[in-house]
Amino acid sequence: MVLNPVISKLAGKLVVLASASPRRLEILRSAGLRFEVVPSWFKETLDKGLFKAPYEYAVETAKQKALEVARRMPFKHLKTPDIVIGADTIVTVDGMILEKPVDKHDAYRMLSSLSGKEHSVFTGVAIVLCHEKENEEVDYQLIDFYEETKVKFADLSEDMLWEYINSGEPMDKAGGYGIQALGGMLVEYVHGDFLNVVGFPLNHFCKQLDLIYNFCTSSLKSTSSRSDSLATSVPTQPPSSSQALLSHNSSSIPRPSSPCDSQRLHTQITPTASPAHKVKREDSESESSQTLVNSTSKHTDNRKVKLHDNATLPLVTRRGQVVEPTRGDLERICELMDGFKASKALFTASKLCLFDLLHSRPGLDAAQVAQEIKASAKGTECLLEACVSLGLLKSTEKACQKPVYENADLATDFLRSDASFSLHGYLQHCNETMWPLFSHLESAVQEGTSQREKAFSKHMLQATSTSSREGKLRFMKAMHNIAKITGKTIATAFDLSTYKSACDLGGCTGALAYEFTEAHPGLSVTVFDLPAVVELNEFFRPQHPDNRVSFVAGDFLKDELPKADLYILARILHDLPDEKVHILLSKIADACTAGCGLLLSEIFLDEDRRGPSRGLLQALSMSEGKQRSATEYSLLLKSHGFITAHIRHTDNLLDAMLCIKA
Ligand SMILES: O=c1[nH]cc([C@@H]2O[C@H](COP(=O)(O)OP(=O)(O)OP(=O)(O)O)[C@@H](O)[C@H]2O)c(=O)[nH]1
Repeated sequence: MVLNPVISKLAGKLVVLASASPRRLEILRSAGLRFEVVPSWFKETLDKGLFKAPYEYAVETAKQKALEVARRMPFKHLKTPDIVIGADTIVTVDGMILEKPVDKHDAYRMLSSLSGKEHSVFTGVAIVLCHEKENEEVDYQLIDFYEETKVKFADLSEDMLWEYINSGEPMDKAGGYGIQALGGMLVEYVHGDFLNVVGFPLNHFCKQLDLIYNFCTSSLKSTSSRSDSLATSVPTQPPSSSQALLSHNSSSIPRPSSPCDSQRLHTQITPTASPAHKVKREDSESESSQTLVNSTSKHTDNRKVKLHDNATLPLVTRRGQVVEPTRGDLERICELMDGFKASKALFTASKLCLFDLLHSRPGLDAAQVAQEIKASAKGTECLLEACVSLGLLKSTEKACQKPVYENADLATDFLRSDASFSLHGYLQHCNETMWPLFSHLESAVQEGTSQREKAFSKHMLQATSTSSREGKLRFMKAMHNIAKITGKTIATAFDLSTYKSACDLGGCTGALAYEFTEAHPGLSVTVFDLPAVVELNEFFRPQHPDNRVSFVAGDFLKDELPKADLYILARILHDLPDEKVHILLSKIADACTAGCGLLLSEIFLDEDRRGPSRGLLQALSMSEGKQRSATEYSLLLKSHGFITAHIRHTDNLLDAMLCIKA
């Protein structure tokens, strides 16, 4: 069943949604459209000041998102889509453009600016039509438009605002609210297309498709058959007199476009050699397949068309009904099957310091990288290409030259060993310790015990064990990385102004303690950890250490705990067997007087234990401890006299809970 007959015009075409938004996927899927999802890597950083009107900004962003995917697919996915759809939703109020909030305070800023007022929601949409030419180049033709919906918010009290923000809903939504869910409660009225607010103006989109396929078909044909690669004329009449017809060179820097009507048609003819063909022809997997492809390149094309049509997928029986799995289903399965390869590629690149190298020397080609990391040319090339496909690196190919490589933002932010939020140490821990453990998962599950002894030879056991200096340092680096990334979120999760002294039990390098003193000017923090850990702390001392952080050596299961009015337990309990959990909590309870606090930070499992996967997968390492939900932690702490005051599910790697000694 399709909502609009025009959607059926796309049957048999490779339609790609260049968006990671689950709402857009759902809207288009519910309309009966068959498509693949390839999220865009375009960063939403256009200079808003350059646009005359806010919707121009949304349209340009949508355009760049779609074009990035249209250009990437022939190279990275080895197939050229027929149509790529990109969208961008923004909220405008009092002359400001609101996108997705970056944190809770940003969400507060946005929602309070919307309180009691009418605002506009604009979604810019870009449809890129790709035409493969016989000479293996690709022409792109662009149609874009926008839709405006007016929304009025009720007056929002501070309590309502914060309750809504703490629900976590605002974070991935333009303007900080989701009208389709809890955010609907904030809304007094909506004038215009509701789905436009949710992220995709379906009605306007269908009208555009209608225009494209019933109005412009002849122009599309003539465009795609043109041989001059930079033609700028548009061989069609505009769909309406209000439409501006523009030519646009795809290689130009994003720029404010001319007065933006609510729909526009561009001819954008940008030749790109399609490597999909080249790769198919050079495929040397077997002589016979090569011959087949070479000698019947026409068949290859037919096969491709068939592949785009879901009818070629195997049928499955679900609850007694024979159905076609979606391409998304298959992609998800492949992603899971290949997940281990992606992890190991990441660990290897990190271990070989590839991201450090390309940070200090961007623009190296594969041979130069191979020389620097002292690896084989073939292996390095494969690793570089795999990292590009995973979004960790970017490659640029200039005519007749070898591709050169640089870090993608993800690598710059998290994979360099000297990045502020580096995960380099944690990745080494995963590679050296978790990987061997998880390769014995079958026996771990069968026996229900840790597989350390099987996974590591005697020598390795020594090196990976925290009893060796090397193993200890690696583990400390891993914990340091996680503490740096999560520290600020945990330290600012609660109002701690009534506490003057805190003790971070098992606080390792002190990274978390420094975040606490930075966030709370009246607080001093003692880090309590094993003597061998405290001894190695010099490797992690910050450049300007805060003298409100001090280190005390001791064993929290045996020794007397330092006095404090707030105890911090971050990533400790999940790893301890029950008897040790009870010893530790009893010792903390004994050290506390009424009113003292206990701040616990862990991954909190969902109450129905269906997620998050990170917590549930972690449990498979079969350490002696266990993963718990917030309620389970609350009950555990209650049995030691602590009453839960606040729980925070954060967007970060760890959640937090503040309990008070009764
Ligand atoms: O009421 C609602 N308003 C908005 C949304 C969702 O908000 C985001 C808007 O962000 P953007 O357009 O930048 O799209 P992304 O999610 O980043 O995905 P892309 O990969 O396409 O950039 C969008 O997801 C809306 O659905 C909402 O849910 N309700």
